[in-house]
Amino acid sequence: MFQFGQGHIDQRLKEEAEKVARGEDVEGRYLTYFLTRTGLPMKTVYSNITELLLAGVDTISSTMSWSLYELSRHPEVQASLREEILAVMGGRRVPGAADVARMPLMKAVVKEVLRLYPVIPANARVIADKDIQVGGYLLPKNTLITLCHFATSRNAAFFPNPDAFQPHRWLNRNEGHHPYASVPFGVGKRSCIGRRIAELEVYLALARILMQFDVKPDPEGSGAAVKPMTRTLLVPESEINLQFIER
Ligand code: HEM
Repeated sequence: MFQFGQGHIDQRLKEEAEKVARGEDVEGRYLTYFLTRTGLPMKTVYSNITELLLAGVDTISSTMSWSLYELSRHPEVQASLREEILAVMGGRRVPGAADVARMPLMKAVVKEVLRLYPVIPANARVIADKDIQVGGYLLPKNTLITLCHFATSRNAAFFPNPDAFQPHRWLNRNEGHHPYASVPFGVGKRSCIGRRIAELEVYLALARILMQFDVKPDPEGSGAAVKPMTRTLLVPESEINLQFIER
C-alpha cells in the first residue's frame, strides 16, 4: 500500500509536486511516482497513467475547442453566458464549484457542445452472460454491440433542428429529450469515471476565459464551418482559429 518514507522516492515526489505547483510540465512522472507507491505492479501503473492521460487530457481540450468555436459563432449566446457568469461572480475573479452550480446556461452550453461533438463518438459492450431481447431484436449472448451515439445525438427525432447549436433546448422544460439520446459520458457502471471533474474543468475554464476575453472567429478565416471527423476520437476536420480580444 501507499506509504511515504522511502528517501529517494519521497524526494522525487516532492520535486515533482513542487513542479506541478509551479505549473511546470512533468509529463505524468509525478503521477507515475505516486502510483508506484501504491504497491501496484509497474505494468498496472503504466496502463493507469496512459489511461488517465488519454482519457483526461484530449477529451477536455477537444471539448474546450468546440465550446469556444460555437460561442465565437454565436455571439448572442456568448453574451448571455458572460452575463450569467458576471452576475454570479459579483466582482470576484476566480470561480469555484459553488459558483458554477448557479450557472444553468453554462451547463446547457456544455451539454449542447457534447451533444454536437461527443469527443468519444461511439461506445461498445458485450452482453456476455445471456441472450436478451431489445425492441423486437434478439441479441445472442457474447455479441459485441457498438453504438454510434454521435448519430443518436444528431437525430431530428430526438432533437429538433439537430445540427444547430441551441443550448436553450436544455433549459426549455416543454422540450423533453429521450434520456439516452445524447450520452457523451456513456451510461451505467462503466460510464466515465471522470465525468464530474471533466464538467467542472470545462465550466471553470470557460468562465475564466469569458470573463477576460471576447472570443471571435479568426477575421482572416473563410467563415466556413469546421466539421468534426472521427480519428478514434472526434476531432476537427480543419484548424479552429479564434481571436481572443481582451475585455
Ligand atoms: C469531456 C470530457 C470527457 C468525456 C466526453 C468522456 C467520455 C468518456 C466515455 C464515453 C467513456 C466510456 C464510458 C462507457 O463505456 O460507458 C469514458 C470512460 C472513462 N473516462 Fe472519460 N470522458 C471525459 C473526461 C474524462 C476525464 C477528465 C477523466 C479523468 C480525469 C476521464 C476518465 C475516464 C476513465 C478512467 C474511463 C474508463 C472508465 C471505466 O472503464 O470504468 N474521462 N469517458
